[in-house]
Amino acid sequence: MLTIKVPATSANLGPGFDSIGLALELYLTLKVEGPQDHWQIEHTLGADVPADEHNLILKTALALIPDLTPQRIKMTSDIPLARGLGSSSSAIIAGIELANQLGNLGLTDYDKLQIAVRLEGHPDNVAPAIYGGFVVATYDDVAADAISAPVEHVHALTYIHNEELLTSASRAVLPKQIPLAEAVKTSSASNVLVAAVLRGQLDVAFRMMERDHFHETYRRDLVPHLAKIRAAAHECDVYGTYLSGAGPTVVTLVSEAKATTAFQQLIGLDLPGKWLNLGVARQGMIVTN
Ligand SMILES: Nc1ncnc2c1ncn2[C@@H]1O[C@H](COP(=O)(O)OP(=O)(O)OP(=O)(O)O)[C@@H](O)[C@H]1O
Ligand SMILES: N[C@@H](CCO)C(=O)O
Repeated sequence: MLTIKVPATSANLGPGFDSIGLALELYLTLKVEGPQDHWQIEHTLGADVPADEHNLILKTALALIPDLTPQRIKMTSDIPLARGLGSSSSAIIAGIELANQLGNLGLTDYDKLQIAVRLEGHPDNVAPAIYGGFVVATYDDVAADAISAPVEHVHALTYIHNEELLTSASRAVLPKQIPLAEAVKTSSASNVLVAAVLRGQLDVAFRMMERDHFHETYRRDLVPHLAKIRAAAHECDVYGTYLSGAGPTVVTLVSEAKATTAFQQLIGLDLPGKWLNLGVARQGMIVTN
């Protein structure tokens, strides 16, 4: 049975806005049970997510190959919707792979990235969902490019807020322009973040995560818990805290060795959401037949 497994993704890492993303060990899984006379996708994501060809996964696949034979599919997903953990990206990637497998398209990861980024608009969720690990990507509205690097022995202490925050609403509060000085501070911090990850200097890398001026400042009223978690995390022995994608999820990165202690300290915060202690997914999408 064709099985497609796609990791959750946490985008931005602060100054890496719309460019950097991390694949996490939280998954959407599709099991293709076989052909039938109509499309059907069984899931437990609620009535707002269609169970027929209007489902984003199937819409994505049918946009690539309109005459695919309808299938009975079972989807399970631990990736919460509208929480900044790449749920829609995981669905898009799963849909591209469904068409790739059923239609024998022979798509490369680069091909899948080009298709996905046009649907998502920015590469920092779809790229790590494809490649896994720590991914740095760019998209100039023509082509996308991405480089993946392993990030070992790092955990993501993930606070999933109890209320949704749509990416569209979170992007609506961002300015069209920012002062050059702010842009240089942020882009240079992102440069050091990437270079430090590649050199294994994770303390330097993730200190840069808290130097964003592209988006977190403007979003702070939408995610008041970000400042609270960041302040508490500064009292723990962690790398740093950032707004996961467009939020409302907040991620604190910590070394594997210190993850349990830091997690126990952070879950004591008086917040209404839930906490997960997640590993970084070394691999992106996994397909088994
Ligand atoms: N696992 C899924 N299966 C099918 N459709 C999905 C899934 N996740 C998201 N979608 C579709 O995508 C739409 C947008 O989802 P969501 O709000 O999660 O995306 P987002 O805000 O862009 O990103 P994020 O999930 O990272 O916050 C949903 O309304 C739903 O129709
Ligand atoms: N970089 C995007 C991520 C969306 O998941 C944003 O912050 O709006």
